[in-house]
Amino acid sequence: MKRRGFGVLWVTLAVCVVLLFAVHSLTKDYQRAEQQQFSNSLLNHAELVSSQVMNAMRNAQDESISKCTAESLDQLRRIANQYLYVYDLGVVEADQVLCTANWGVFTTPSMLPDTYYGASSRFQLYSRAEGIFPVPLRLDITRGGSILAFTAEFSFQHFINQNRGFSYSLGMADQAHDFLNYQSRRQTIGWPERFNLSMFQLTTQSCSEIFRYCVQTKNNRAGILYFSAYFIAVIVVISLIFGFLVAYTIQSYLYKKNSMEFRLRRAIQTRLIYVEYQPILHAGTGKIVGVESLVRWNDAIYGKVSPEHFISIAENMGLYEELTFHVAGTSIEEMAPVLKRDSNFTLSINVSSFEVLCDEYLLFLKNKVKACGVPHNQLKIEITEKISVPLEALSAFSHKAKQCGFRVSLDDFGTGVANLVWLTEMAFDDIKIDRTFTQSLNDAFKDKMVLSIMAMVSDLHKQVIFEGVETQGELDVIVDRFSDAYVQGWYYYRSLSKEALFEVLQSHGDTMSAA
Ligand SMILES: Nc1nc2c(ncn2[C@@H]2O[C@@H]3COP(=O)(O)O[C@H]4[C@@H](O)[C@H](n5cnc6c(=O)[nH]c(N)nc65)O[C@@H]4COP(=O)(O)O[C@H]3[C@H]2O)c(=O)[nH]1
Repeated sequence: MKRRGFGVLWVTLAVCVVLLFAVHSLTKDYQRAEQQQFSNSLLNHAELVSSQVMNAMRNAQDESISKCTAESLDQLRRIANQYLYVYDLGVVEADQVLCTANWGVFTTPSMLPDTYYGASSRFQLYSRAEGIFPVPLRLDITRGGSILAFTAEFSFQHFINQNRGFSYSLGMADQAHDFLNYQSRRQTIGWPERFNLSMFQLTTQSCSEIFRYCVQTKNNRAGILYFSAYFIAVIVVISLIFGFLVAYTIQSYLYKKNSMEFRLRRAIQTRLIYVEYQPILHAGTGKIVGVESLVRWNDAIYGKVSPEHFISIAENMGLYEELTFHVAGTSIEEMAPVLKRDSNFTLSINVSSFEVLCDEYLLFLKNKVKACGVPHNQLKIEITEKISVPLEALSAFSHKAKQCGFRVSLDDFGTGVANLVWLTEMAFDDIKIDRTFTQSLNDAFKDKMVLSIMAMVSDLHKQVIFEGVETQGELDVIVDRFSDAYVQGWYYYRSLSKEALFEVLQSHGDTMSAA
């Protein structure tokens, strides 16, 4: 039980981890797609803004504007007006901004910042320059020769307004400067980065093919960390519950699979049930005169299971019908060569209440012996005295069996309750004395019982078989007193496989050279 609980725990944890990992991976995939999509749209937008700035500047350069005349300012206004993301156009000379389309000529020209970046070989970029205009504006400025273009302040505002769950930046490809840097408020936990836990980090980068800048997105709460602590706890609990259910189902399946019932069903359906044969001998001569077929099941887990045990399981599970037809059919098929060779040789098969009450059983035996070319009278049906079927039905069955030409044995004689009535009501050919009597032939009381049974039986001119002979002493008593009787028991043979039986028969020189 302890091991089972341990197994459930491990499977639960394993399934839980797999589920959490699946949720993590799916969320991360979703986030990656989202970041990539965002990154592409920001880059496209940046290229649009840059194109407008470049075009505005080219237009101004085409007009050869280099002075702050009223006509030049008019031209600049017209050009700037065409481009949404161009706030203003101006004229620069010796790094001094002389005038712009929006603000006219500056009485006190302001200086461009010292630092700029090379957007291309012909353009320089000043990032978030301030103090150019008489109002507090910080704008990106692109310079091409004597023309300046001011990028509109709102150009990227709608991206910033989106409040994404990840941080991003729009910066120079050589990472010298970021023009736009957004830090998400959700990126507050730093330990995935500190401990370099790449599974919780997600970065993307898209670079422009036209301009020298890239968009980078960065997420330190990738995957499952994206969710709130409360939601993560819910996911963990659900995963644990699901894991437990899976573990419990697997455990139940394995338990069921390993149960004797389940394994017996499979053994019957896959014909893992087989038959062995125990020789029956003439006590006086030691000649093998027949065999009793005994069903066998050797299971990988349960080992050799007693037929009495698994037969009752098969009966309870409704599998007995399949079992008994298989055993009887196999026994007749396997013993057919011996039976055909020696007309005095008999094959005994055991029946229980099912066969007695089953209308098709005798018909099945008839067809089988016929198909195998075996004479009917070489097949013996052993009816145990322990059977719980009304005497009328038993009697009818025994008579019907005899009418079919089969022989009938009264098995385990002496162990039941109705021996004397049996002897009068049943049609039978021989009696098998149960091994409890055989093994107590030296017991004065049981000895007397056997003697009276023998007296009765010899008057009825029936044969007697002593079951369960285990010792020389038991055999000696039988041979001494009942030399015409037959014996069966471990003193001679236990049940044998078909092959082992054929070898024994061959060594006895009885039959079977062909088998
Ligand atoms: N102690 C001892 N035992 C000996 C000796 N010689 C034989 N036996 C055992 O006694 C039983 C004889 O079969 P049974 O009385 O018909 O009793 C059989 C029979 O009632 C039933 N059985 C076996 N095979 C079948 C079958 O195919 N169909 C049906 N319906 N019942 C079967 O299971 C019972 C037990 O079968 P097994 O365990 O094979 O046990 C067999 C056999 O192995 C001996 O010297 N000493």
